[in-house]
Parts: sequence; structure tokens; C-alpha cells
Amino acid sequence: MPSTPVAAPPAHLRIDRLTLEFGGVRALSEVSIDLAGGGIIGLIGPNGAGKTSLLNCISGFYRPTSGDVTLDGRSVLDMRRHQLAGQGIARTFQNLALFGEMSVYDNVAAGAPRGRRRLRGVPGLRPPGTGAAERDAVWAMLERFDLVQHARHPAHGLPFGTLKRVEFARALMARPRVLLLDEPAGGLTHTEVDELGGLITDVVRDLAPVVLLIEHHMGLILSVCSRIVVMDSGRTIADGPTEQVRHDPAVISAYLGGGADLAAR
Ligand SMILES: Nc1ncnc2c1ncn2[C@@H]1O[C@H](COP(=O)(O)OP(=O)(O)OP(=O)(O)O)[C@@H](O)[C@H]1O
Repeated sequence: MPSTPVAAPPAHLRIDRLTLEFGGVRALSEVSIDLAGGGIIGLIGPNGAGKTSLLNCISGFYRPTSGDVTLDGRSVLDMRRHQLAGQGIARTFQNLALFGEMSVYDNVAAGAPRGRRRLRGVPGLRPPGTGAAERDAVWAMLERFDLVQHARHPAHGLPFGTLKRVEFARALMARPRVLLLDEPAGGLTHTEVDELGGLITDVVRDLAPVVLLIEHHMGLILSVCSRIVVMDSGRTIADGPTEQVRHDPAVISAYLGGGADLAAR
């Protein structure tokens, strides 16, 4: 009898009393967030709240002063960045982190696990993607992100909105179980933000990663997130279902100094 494929359970990412200090600056103070259950979780808060610092700790760019980050019960803090990628943790960057001289195709291909192995320590960054299956996967991703017409163009010089799509596509090449998106809507037009919202929800439908979405664009947060975590001054000040958090007086006060609703932002 043919067996029915069993869907893998969502990754369980847990942030446990995470503190991060830079000299006298406390960027994070005992932040605890349990992302059991998956879905798209918005991470919002005013400038300097600690959102990117938190993402940097999860993705191995910062070493926290104390606390832990676990994936399926296992601490990830001692893992190197390529090991984190191997565990299925992928991210994008607020200010983009693409290879400017490399083509869009090669940038996207570099997100595949094989591409990463080849790039590590290799001078000249030879483009990965020689296997037929890998090439097909890259072209499928380029198509999905409407990037086929730019495939051979160096990343350098392309419009910002296009580069944001390149970075998102690259992060997805690893088929992540945890996807960390740092202000993906920053610098995009209204139409591009709407398209981005569609892409994020499509990705969750297809790959079912846990998505932690840092964003100042409240329209995007309110349209795609089922849960919102709010940070202010290095602490979480609210965490709950979107409909509850958007009306939370403490949240509105942190953002607007009073007012009706986050959607007004
Ligand atoms: N590498 C660093 N060295 C020193 N201080 C830092 C460093 N990174 C972050 N900080 C400080 O940590 C605090 C939190 O910054 P962080 O960038 O995490 O906030 P954020 O919520 O992401 O803000 P934004 O929305 O403006 O991106 C700030 O006071 C910031 O100046």
C-alpha cells in the first residue's frame, strides 16, 4: 500500500532570556520568545528597540551576553553560520548583502547548500549550479521572483526592489525551516510591498517555514502575520495574536505616543 507522506512538523525556535550588551549599551534584556507552532510572526518596535540585534543573535552574527536560542531543543549559539544554514536557518538583511559583481543567477544559486560549500574560502567566487537539478531549482526560483530577465545581469546597478527579490530568492534556495526577514519592505513601492506580502504567504504555504518578519510597514505586518511580538528598549512589551496586539495601549503608545490603531502608521 502506498504510504502517505507525513508533513514534517514546523521547526521549533525558542529564544530564552537573551541578553546582549555592547559596552554600556543593553541592546537586549532577557528576551524570551517561543515560536512553537510556526507561521508568520511579526517583530516590530521603534528604532533601536533591538529587533535586528535579536535576528543577529539567532543567525550567528552576534554572540549574546547570556541566554540561549534553541532549534528543536538544541542550542544554536555555538554553531558557525554555515552550520546554522545547514540546520535550515536563513535570513535576509536590512541593507542587502549580495555579491555586486556576480550575476543575479549566481547570487540566487549561492543560497543553495551546495553553492555555499563551493563559495567558502574559494577566491574568485566561482558560480555554483553546475548540476542539472540545481540549475532547474535556480531557474524555478528566478521565475517565481520574476527575475528571469535579470538572470545574467550583475546585481550591482539593478533597482533596489529587484535586489530585495534577489535576496529573498537566495534565502529560499536553502529551503529554510526558519526564515528571518529584516525589513524586506524597506525602500519598496506600494505595489512591490503588496507583491512581497503575496510571496511571503506563498512561501509559507509551500515550505511551511517559521517566519520572523521585522518590519516597520504596518500594512504588511497586519496583512500577513498571525502573531506579533513587540519590542521596545531591548525588551518584549507585547506578544500575541495580531488582532489583540494591534489594539494594545502599550504598543500604540510605544509607536504613536497614543492613538487609535497601528494601522494608522
Ligand atoms: N554592533 C553594535 N555595536 C554597538 N551597539 C549596537 C550594535 N548593534 C546594535 N547596537 C545598539 O543596540 C540597540 C538596538 O539596535 P538594533 O539595531 O537591534 O535596533 P532595531 O530595533 O533593529 O532598530 P531599527 O528599527 O532602527 O533597525 C541600539 O541602541 C543600537 O545602537
